Amino acid sequence: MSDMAIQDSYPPEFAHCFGCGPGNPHGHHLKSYLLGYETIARFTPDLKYSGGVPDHVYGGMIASLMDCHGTASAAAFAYRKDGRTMGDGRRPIRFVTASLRVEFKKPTPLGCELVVKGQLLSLQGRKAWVDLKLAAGDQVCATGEMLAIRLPDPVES
Ligand SMILES: CCCCCCCCCCCC(=O)SCCNC(=O)CCNC(=O)[C@H](O)C(C)(C)COP(=O)(O)OP(=O)(O)OC[C@H]1O[C@@H](n2cnc3c(N)ncnc32)[C@H](O)[C@@H]1OP(=O)(O)O
Repeated sequence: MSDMAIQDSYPPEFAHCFGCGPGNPHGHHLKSYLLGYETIARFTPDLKYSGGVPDHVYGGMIASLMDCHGTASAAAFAYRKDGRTMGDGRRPIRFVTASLRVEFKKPTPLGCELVVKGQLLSLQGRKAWVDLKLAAGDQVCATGEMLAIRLPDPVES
């Protein structure tokens, strides 16, 4: 596993994301890592992120974790495809979420560590499809599929 979180390679101007930006003092600071051919992030939601049932995680939090982990995963997979290293000093590869489908399979318990994993389904041009799974222990509680779009490099003036 790379020691560097994917989000730690984001330059300061792209580090404001509430879910994962290292530069947002109020955010969740989700950190995703490339581990072989998949990505992984670990996160324990604060007890205030309760869903309708006190012991269950709010669905928006689950989608938020997938949102940030999915775009970070897309970037990591694109770096690998391009033969680049994250934080290599060149223009960063940036993806944003175009669509995210989440399926809530089981209630997600609050108060324990959640593990989010991502796998690349397809990378075609600017489009990356990422498969996502969120688990508590051995139980997969939610699955997701993201279409992430690579932002074009800014045009030099
Ligand atoms: C390292 C630093 C990181 C730093 C970055 C860190 C970011 C952390 C992000 C965390 C996650 C977020 O919250 S992201 C925030 C939430 N997401 C957003 O705000 C995105 C809002 N949407 C947009 O800005 C735009 O729609 C884009 C960028 C997604 C696409 O616009 P565009 O650049 O003009 O490109 P466009 O031609 O429309 O689309 C390109 C291709 O994708 C397809 N496409 C576009 N949207 C969709 C869609 N919803 N469903 C299906 N297909 C779609 C098009 O048909 C086209 O296919 P083809 O014709 O080529 O075949």
